[in-house]
Amino acid sequence: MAPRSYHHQPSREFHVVVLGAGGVGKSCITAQFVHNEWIESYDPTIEDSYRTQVSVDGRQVILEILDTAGTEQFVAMRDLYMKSGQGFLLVFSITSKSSLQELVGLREEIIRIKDDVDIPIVIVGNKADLEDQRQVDRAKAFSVSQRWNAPYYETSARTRSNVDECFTDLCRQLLRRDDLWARQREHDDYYAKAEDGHGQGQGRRKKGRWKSGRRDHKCVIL
Ligand SMILES: Nc1nc2c(ncn2[C@@H]2O[C@H](COP(=O)(O)OP(=O)(O)OP(=O)(O)O)[C@@H](O)[C@H]2O)c(=O)[nH]1
Repeated sequence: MAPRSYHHQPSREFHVVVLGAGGVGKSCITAQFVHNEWIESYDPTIEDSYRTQVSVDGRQVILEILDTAGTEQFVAMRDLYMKSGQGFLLVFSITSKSSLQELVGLREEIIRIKDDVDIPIVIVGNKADLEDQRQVDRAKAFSVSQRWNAPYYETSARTRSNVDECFTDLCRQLLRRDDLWARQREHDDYYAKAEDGHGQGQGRRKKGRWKSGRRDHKCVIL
């Protein structure tokens, strides 16, 4: 007989949006993560979505990944992407200072649209295999990561380095947040029942919501 403590945890489903300037490697990172394939050619994206299942710390997670357009002509759709996203991969190329700069506006827009400063974000410095063309120091990227309280990964879609890690980190943030909300709901239900029932718990109800706490500052390189 299965032990009484055994609980089957259902899969969680999350919407993840990959954002960043044109040509930084958003499609290549996503294609490596979902299909294990490397794309050499550059074909600007309009919008591609992928669905994949991953296991994170023994929990099944279904990810709906939206690979967005970096080029100006398609940016009108960004508000819609941002509304639907629960977690964001903000990608720049280590070979382009301006691509890091572009993330500043994107992050501000996400926070404004989601009305949430703690929205799960991972900052990704891609093309780490092109070290000889590096324009963004690791220290600079890490200071941005600390300021935004979001982890930083240097990836190479070409070599597949750190590709799984940046998606896994985002999943962990999303799971942690989901767990906190579930506990908050249980907590609220418990006190609501106590108050409705026998008057128990009166005056004991806590007003504060669970805080997600600060994320670990993390900087992962090749
Ligand atoms: N050396 C190297 N090249 C890369 C890497 N990632 C992407 N590229 C190349 O950069 C070009 C652009 O990659 P995409 O993935 O299409 O870029 P994107 O960010 O999706 O571009 P948009 O669709 O215009 O937003 C392609 O020619 C890729 O082969 C990488 O990690 N290393």
